[in-house]
Amino acid sequence: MIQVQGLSKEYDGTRVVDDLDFEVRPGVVTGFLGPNGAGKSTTMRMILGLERPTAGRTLVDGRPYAELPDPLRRVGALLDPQALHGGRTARGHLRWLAASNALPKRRVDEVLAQVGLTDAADRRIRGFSLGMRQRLGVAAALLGDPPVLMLDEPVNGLDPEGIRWIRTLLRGLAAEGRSVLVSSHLMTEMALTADHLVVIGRGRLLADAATTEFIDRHGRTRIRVRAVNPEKLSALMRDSGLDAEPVDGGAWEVSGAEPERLAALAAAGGVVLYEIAVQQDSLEEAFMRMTADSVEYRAVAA
Ligand SMILES: Nc1ncnc2c1ncn2[C@@H]1O[C@H](COP(=O)(O)OP(=O)(O)OP(=O)(O)O)[C@@H](O)[C@H]1O
Repeated sequence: MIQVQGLSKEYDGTRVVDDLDFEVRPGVVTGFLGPNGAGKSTTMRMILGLERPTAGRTLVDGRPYAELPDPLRRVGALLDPQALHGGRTARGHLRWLAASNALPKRRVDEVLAQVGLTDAADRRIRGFSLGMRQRLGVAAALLGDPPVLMLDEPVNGLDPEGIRWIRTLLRGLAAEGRSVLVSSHLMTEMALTADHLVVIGRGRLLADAATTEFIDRHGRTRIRVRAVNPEKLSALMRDSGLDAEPVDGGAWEVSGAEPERLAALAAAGGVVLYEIAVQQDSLEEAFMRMTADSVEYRAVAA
């Protein structure tokens, strides 16, 4: 379990993390979302004791990171995959980590296999692609078999097979009862991976909710409907005060009505429907709507 309590961070008087409170619970994957510059990496660095908070604190299994007896056995982290010693081999890097943290040497080959790097184990890291570095970073995070995992943008640089692999791995680790915090900008991926979301914007907590609840609350639900006679359907909906918008192929999108009401209305008016479907916004759409006011860097149309 990770606990973030009243956490704030200022750089030169600018507050980049602002009074954050949240928990990362065991048994679920918690997605950490926010626009660029929202303060996700800074928060993760504070959890790992790499930055000192201006106020508040972070706890891993009830203790500040600096007080954990065997940190690599308590929390595994992937922060910056580029921050690796290029002259070492993958196996050499992991052996050095294992030795300096008193972890059993056999773990090195176990995690290399787990991340699919066995064949590249004796190659120098400087020749690794970004995706291979990500895999090596994940291997390092898993080395101490920790109950808590924290990964900053782990799918960055991975191909579709790699992305799917990370998803399966993280969900499996959570199913084993571990606490998993993962940040990503890939919303479709987060919707598939994370059970729970912590969303921040400009350093402040915007949402802390189950993924499905977040989409329900911040996304829109519309009904897509098509009729044999679209004009007649349109007139019926207009007379009933329904908010309907024409879309492609003679279909209409209706907000603020249940499918039952719409179907009953059409039946009563003698209109035959051949398509009626409830459409829910994706996580990406829900996220864009909710963070619209918190986006710091945005392209502006010329
Ligand atoms: N060492 C530092 N000194 C000064 N400002 C910093 C420092 N580290 C981060 N910041 C600033 O803090 C803010 C939050 O940055 P952070 O990297 O935590 O955001 P993020 O949510 O991880 O963003 P991204 O999604 O782009 O990775 C940014 O405005 C950044 O410029």
